[in-house]
Amino acid sequence: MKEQYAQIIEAIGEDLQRPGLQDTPSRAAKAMAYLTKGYEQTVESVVNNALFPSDCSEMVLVKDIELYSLCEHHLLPFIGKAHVAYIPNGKVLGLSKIARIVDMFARRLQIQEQLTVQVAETIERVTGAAGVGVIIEAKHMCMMMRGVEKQNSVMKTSAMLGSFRDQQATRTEFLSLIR
Ligand SMILES: Nc1nc2c(ncn2[C@@H]2O[C@H](COP(=O)(O)OP(=O)(O)OP(=O)(O)O)[C@@H](O)[C@H]2O)c(=O)[nH]1
Ligand SMILES: [Zn+2]
Repeated sequence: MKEQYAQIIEAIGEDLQRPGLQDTPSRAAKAMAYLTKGYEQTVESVVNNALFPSDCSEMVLVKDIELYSLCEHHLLPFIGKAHVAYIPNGKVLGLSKIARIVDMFARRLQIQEQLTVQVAETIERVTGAAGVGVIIEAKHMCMMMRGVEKQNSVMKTSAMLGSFRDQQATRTEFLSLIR
């Protein structure tokens, strides 16, 4: 990627030899590799078997998980937070793993809708939960810095699986807890 970033900088019309830019291609390549490191992770490596037997059948919620992703259309950041809840069904997931699952999918080229569904389906698959709810709210730099240039719009997406889809009371509890 270093070579390609050098080409981009030249295409912009900049002087690659000026001191401030000399190391930029390798820095930018390193940064991009970091921002997309989710491609090198798998659900299994991230969860690391941190699943614990439990007879808890009440809602578990982790809210305000900050996320940084890149939109797949412009490669510009979208930044926001995820709220993730599930109803355990025999086992609970290590708390940090919920945030790690969000990060793994966020650190890829994404659209917000797909990110939301991927997190929900993964929590459901890994835990066998009776229900999962995920809400993501984010601001997209491609809508702020360029294009339509709207500074205050926030995109909210949700994915509701199992009892979160079927039971109004569960969904209402989730929504009131994140408010
Ligand atoms: N649904 C969805 N759209 C997104 C997301 N991130 C960026 N986009 C949109 O992707 C669309 C791409 O539209 P195009 O018309 O192909 O590209 P563009 O000419 O750069 O569009 P503008 O942003 O309207 O200038 C834009 O409407 C973006 O706002 C996302 O996470 N979800
Ligand atoms: Zn975009």
